[in-house]
Amino acid sequence: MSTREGTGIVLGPNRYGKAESRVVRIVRDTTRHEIHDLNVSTSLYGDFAAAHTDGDQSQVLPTDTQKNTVFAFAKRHGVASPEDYAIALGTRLLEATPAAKGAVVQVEEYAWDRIPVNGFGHDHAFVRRGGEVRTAVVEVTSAGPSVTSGLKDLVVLKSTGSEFKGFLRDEYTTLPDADDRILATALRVDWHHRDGARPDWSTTYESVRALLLETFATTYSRALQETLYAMGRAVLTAHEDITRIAFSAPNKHHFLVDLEPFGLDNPGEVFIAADRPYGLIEAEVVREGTA
Ligand SMILES: O=c1[nH]c(=O)c2[nH]c(=O)[nH]c2[nH]1
Repeated sequence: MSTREGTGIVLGPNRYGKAESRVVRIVRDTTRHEIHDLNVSTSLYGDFAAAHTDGDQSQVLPTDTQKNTVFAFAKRHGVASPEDYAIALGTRLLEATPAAKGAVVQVEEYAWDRIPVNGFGHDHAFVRRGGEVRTAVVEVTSAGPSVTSGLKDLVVLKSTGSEFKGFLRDEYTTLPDADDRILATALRVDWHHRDGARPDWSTTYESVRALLLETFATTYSRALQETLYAMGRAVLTAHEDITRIAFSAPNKHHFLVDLEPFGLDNPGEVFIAADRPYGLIEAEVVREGTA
């Protein structure tokens, strides 16, 4: 332990690293993509006293470098299992940092299922396992109940089949055209039933959910706006008793990581999943002439 002479105050246990790098690795060797969605935190411990007591960074591998290694190893090593990936990453960080006695790598993996279309899992459209919430809001007056059903936190992603280009540009626009991007959102959807309708609510819920997912999976997307409109049309077409449907959809941006400085190419394989800010796309699809 280092001590400041005469004060009796010393540096205690310490470690440092980069927390919560959100790595999305798409395996796209064939048209049937795989997705690995990780939250990775790294931490080094050892003799880093000088950084605290003397402001000496000579033994400090920057947390920024740790983050770069997280993404580079998602490409170089792959992330077939969190354990193998974490062992490879931890070993590398330890080797790269002479003062480190150990490297701790924590990995959380979020599970995705393929969206079912005609009984088969889609090649490149996925839904996050668990987490979604079914909702209902009912207003009762003397005229009877008015029912709005819905869901929130239905997280979906397609790893291809999405573009965004041809948009308005001004002097503050830096976004490049995207011909092939990840499209991901956490859907909040509310659909309103015609007054007096008494469908089997749960059957309708399952049907609407399936239509939303199928349409998301099978519709080529030129913008999240177009995808929402397509999903709304599919639901209103199939369900006469639904008069309108409202969407609130955060555009969960996935940015391609530049791995060139590390001698690695990245043809749509390694992404950083940003949590904020996010685009928020909201739209209703309504049946003409109904409340
Ligand atoms: O689907 C999209 N819609 C937008 O309005 C938009 N704006 C943006 O920057 N990216 C996107 N993506």
